[in-house]
Amino acid sequence: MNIALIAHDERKKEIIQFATAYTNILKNHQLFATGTTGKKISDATGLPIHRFQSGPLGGDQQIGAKIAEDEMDMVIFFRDPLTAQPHEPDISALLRLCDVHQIPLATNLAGAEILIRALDRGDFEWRNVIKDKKKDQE
Ligand SMILES: O=C(CO)COP(=O)(O)O
Repeated sequence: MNIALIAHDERKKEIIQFATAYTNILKNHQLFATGTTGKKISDATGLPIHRFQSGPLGGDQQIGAKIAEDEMDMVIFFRDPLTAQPHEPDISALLRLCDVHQIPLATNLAGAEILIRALDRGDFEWRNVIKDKKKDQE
């Protein structure tokens, strides 16, 4: 599965702890991230991560584009709900696209743990069914 990992600055420590704790699951998937988040996670865990631009420079929009193309299967986005972000419209757009395209989304650690365990159990295999169906229609 293609998984996007994103965290605002106040939540970066938390996403590194999350990625470290679940490295054994994450290593079986293709990982994507906004610039700084991706660098910090790969430095801490050694996981290979495709890095987009930093969030304020367009990284959220790049991940949004992947969702619009149905190329992202899960989004884990540790948002900072207490600090205004200069790129708030990009963040809202990304969350909106998850809803438009029915992409599993967690915006905090508690939700992320549920999603990652469900992923490991195979609960998201329906994503492959949808993708296969789309391929057949092309
Ligand atoms: O701002 C972000 C998400 O909105 C995250 O960007 P960075 O990972 O580059 O800090």
